[in-house]
Amino acid sequence: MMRLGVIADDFTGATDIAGFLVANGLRTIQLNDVPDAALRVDADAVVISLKTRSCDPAEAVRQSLAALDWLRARDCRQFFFKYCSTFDSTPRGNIGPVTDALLDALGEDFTVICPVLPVNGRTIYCGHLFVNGVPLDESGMRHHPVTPMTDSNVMRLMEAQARGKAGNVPAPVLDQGPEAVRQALEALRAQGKSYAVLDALNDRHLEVMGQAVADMTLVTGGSGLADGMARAWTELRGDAASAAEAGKPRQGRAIVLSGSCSQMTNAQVAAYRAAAPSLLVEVERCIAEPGYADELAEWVLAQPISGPAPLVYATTDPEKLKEIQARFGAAEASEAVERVFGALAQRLRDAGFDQFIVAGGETSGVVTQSLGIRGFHIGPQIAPGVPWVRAVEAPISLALKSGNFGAERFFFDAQDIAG
Ligand SMILES: Nc1ncnc2c1ncn2[C@@H]1O[C@H](COP(=O)(O)OP(=O)(O)OP(=O)(O)O)[C@@H](O)[C@H]1O
Ligand SMILES: O=C(O)[C@@H](O)C(=O)CO
Repeated sequence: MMRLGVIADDFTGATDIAGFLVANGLRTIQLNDVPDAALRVDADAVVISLKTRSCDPAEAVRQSLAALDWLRARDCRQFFFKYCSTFDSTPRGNIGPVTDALLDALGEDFTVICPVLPVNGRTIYCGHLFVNGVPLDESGMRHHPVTPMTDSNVMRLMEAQARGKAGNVPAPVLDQGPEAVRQALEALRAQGKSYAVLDALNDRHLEVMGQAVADMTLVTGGSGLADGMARAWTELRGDAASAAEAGKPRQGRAIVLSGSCSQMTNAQVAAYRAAAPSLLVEVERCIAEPGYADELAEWVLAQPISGPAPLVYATTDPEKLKEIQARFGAAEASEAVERVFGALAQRLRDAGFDQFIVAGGETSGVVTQSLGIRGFHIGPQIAPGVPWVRAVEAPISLALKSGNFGAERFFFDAQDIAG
């Protein structure tokens, strides 16, 4: 029996949660997209990464249910729907519709909603989501290119896109321990609520909620919740270093590809550009010139092999992003940029690059898919929520960074760990 089956709505979200499971000593495999029915896996946890964060809600539901079927066929004890710790979604979804569909498929009527990761500054207080102490709707997320977040009340966000009603389990209840949380969950359910938004301010709260939801068939949230759950499974905990061994990067040739426009990625790109060769991706050329990726690849190949890896970035600040989106359309611009990053990654792989450091969840998804990578071993963490991973079927290592994760020197840190 597998302890946990995770359905993640994007690639970096998937590696984030997988990294925390491995750090707790759980043997974890990450699979990209729903695998073949025949695939056999031997692990304590399997994370299936989808690209369903911003697609059509019906498509997100279809893929999530297919992932659930695959996991159910492996006799999973518990299921986790992983979405972003900044609740990236719109009033159409996809967190609400997918949660409702998973509940229906499992014959359940209640779950928790917990997009938290205190170590990265994502906390919930009175049901309001904060990013480093700033309400979500006042954080950089209000400028997100695809899913701008303009409210911080998680109950309201959930109710706008889901079928049922949401209630809150406040921090003082978490302070009282797992039994008090279990009782609060029961009380919300008795009131006819379908979703309990759990407050979480610190690691102790994660441990408490991890114990409180130990018997819940479906849970949903960020990797802080998974960290708390995994800490409670003392019977499974192995040695974290040996759990990470299979995913350690080998020495090779690295490239940094940055398609995230988050505040943190902007800072990381600025810090890295000061010391490394860098080239800006021009959106107009992504849209208009089919051969543009070849030109970018030529530039990369012309950079010195020694020293910091070259950086190719579309990362831009909120003001310029707005101008670009007004000029070309948000969807068209982002799709064109993603397409170019995908094509560039393929060209570089063919030219011998084997370490891809990628910023941005959607961008990571496109790069991974275009490299034809179907599964990863999870390696050591570069920053909380960002492990190195190694493809199961090819000698390629990747560091897939969520937009807002990592410290300012993240791109250097990744290369330092890779040696
Ligand atoms: N200069 C740009 N103009 C328009 N769109 C851009 C530009 N740069 C990047 N994009 C698009 O913005 C989107 C950024 O999403 P992505 O998920 O990669 O980063 P993120 O949202 O910061 O990361 P995460 O999802 O991990 O929080 C991508 O679709 C990318 O192609
Ligand atoms: O939870 C997070 O913040 C990240 O794992 C993520 O999902 C970003 O894509």
